[in-house]
Amino acid sequence: MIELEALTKRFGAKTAVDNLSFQVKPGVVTGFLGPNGAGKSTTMRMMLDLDNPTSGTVRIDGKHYRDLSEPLKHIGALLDAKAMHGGRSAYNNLLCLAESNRIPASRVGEVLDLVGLTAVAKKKSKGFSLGMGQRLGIAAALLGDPEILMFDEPVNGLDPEGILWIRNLMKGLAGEGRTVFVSSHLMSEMALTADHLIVIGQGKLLADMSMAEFIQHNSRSFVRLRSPQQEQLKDLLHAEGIAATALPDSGALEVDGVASEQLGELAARHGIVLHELSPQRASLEEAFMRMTADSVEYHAHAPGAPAAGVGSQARPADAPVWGAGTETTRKGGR
Ligand SMILES: Nc1ncnc2c1ncn2[C@@H]1O[C@H](COP(=O)(O)OP(=O)(O)OP(=O)(O)O)[C@@H](O)[C@H]1O
Repeated sequence: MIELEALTKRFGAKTAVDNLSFQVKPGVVTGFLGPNGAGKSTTMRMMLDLDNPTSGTVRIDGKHYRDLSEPLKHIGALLDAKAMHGGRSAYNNLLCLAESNRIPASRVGEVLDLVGLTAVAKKKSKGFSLGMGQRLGIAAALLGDPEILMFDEPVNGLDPEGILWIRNLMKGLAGEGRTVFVSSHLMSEMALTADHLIVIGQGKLLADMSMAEFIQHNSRSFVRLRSPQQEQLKDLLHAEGIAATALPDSGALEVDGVASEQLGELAARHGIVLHELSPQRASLEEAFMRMTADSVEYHAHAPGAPAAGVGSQARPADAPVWGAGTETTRKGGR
């Protein structure tokens, strides 16, 4: 278990992490989300005692990181995959780490096998691709067989097979009862991996809830209806006092706040044929953008679109796009 209590970090006038309190519990994958510059990396660095908090505390299994006698056996982390010594082989990088943490050398072969790097164990890690580097960083995190694992953007540079592998690895580790804390910009990936979410914006806690609750609380749900008798359907809904929005392009109607079963039965009672009756729920990405619209620090703009100021209500069309290939405009910066 990781526990944060009123954790705050200031860099000069900039408050990167602002009074954060939450717990990361065992047995589930907890996703850590926030727009660029929200304070995720700073928070993770403080969890590992790599940065000193300005105030507040972090406890790992009830203790401060620096009071853990053999930290790698409690918490393993992938923060920066390039942190390895490039002139050393994958095997030797892990062996040095094992020796300095009183971990048996036999564990090195085990973790190399686990991450699929056995065939390149003797190769210098500076020749590794981004994906191989990520795997080596994950091997280092797993070395001490810790109960808590923390991954900062673990799927960076991984191919689809690698992404599936890390997703299953994280779920498997949580399934064994470990605490798994993972940050990612890839919302679709997070939606498939995380059970619980911690969302921050401008250093502050925005949400601490299950994935299902997060999507339910932050997204619009509605029912889409299509019928060859659209005018009759519209009249019927109107007569029943049900508000419907007509979509000009598709000829579909959207209805908020009425269950699809009720709509289907109503249409059937009046002999109206339906070609579509589908409950719709926004994706994690839409829910996330809706929630963090006010706390996005770095905005992307469509060519020719007017720049939206910080704190403006971003709609999907002008909201920042998440994931690879996004051009962002940094406001401020480190
Ligand atoms: N060493 C530092 N000195 C000054 N400012 C810093 C430092 N490290 C981080 N910051 C600032 O603190 C804020 C939080 O940064 P941080 O890297 O923790 O965010 P993040 O959520 O991890 O962002 P990203 O998703 O872009 O990696 C940013 O405004 C950043 O510019």
